[in-house]
Amino acid sequence: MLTPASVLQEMPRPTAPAAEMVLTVDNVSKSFGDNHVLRGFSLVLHRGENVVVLGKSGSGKSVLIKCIIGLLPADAGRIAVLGQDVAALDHDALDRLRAKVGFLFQSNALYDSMTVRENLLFPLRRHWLAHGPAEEDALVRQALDDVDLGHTAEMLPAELSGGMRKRIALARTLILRPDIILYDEPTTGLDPVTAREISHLIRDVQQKYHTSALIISHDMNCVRLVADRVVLLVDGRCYAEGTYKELARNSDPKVHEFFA
Ligand SMILES: Nc1ncnc2c1ncn2[C@@H]1O[C@H](COP(=O)(O)OP(=O)(O)OP(=O)(O)O)[C@@H](O)[C@H]1O
Repeated sequence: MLTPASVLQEMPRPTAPAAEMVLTVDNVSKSFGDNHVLRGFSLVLHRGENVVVLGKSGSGKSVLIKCIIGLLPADAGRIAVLGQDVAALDHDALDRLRAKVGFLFQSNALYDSMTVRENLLFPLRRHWLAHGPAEEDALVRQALDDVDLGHTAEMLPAELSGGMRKRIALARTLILRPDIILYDEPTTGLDPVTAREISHLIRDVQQKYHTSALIISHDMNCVRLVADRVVLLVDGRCYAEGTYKELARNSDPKVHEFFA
């Protein structure tokens, strides 16, 4: 029997399930002597979401990322990655967690003496994630196809352009099928056209693999293209957050100066 429309209107509507939180930074502080870099900073990243952390040079963005991946201990507060409290993990547990968190370094951190293929095999073998040469081949091929560089497997990093090296570094991150990718200034040093291509690639990866990403960037074009949400790090705290459009309309001088 059909439910009358008048009854339907009175029934509570099912609410959309809240997206899973894959990263929470809760009230984190970090100082170096008298230099109080993070002062109760908080942030949440949901599954499938791209969040950009925007902050001036020296505001603590890299320190934040290092605290997230356990390279630096936070002085106070709590960081949970994929439900695990980073401060409570021993070396092995932290290593296993890092296999699920891809990190794209500003420098790309490729091994110059290794071919592209060897660079991609390195994290696979380190984390014992491939079983035999056939599976390794398939994973390398897929990762290179994901970044449109299928023909570069036997080349050396020095033979590639800056944009291609960035793509290979991303392929090396993707090969581990991370749940979260941390991007450190992904477009720095690239020309505007290549920078835009990398920004689109970050979006493509998000859509294809439903990965979550925390992205540090000064490049406002990149921020506009990749961010579902932007978090502004000022004076060690989350000063403002919202979509790019929301923040771009914000007249607060400390927000506005990023968009001027
Ligand atoms: N290991 C460390 N020991 C002492 N001070 C540090 C250390 N790492 C970072 N700092 C200090 O923390 C502050 C924030 O540095 P951080 O590298 O996080 O800035 P940033 O926002 O990433 O800057 P940029 O955009 O220029 O890369 C700086 O004053 C820096 O000198």
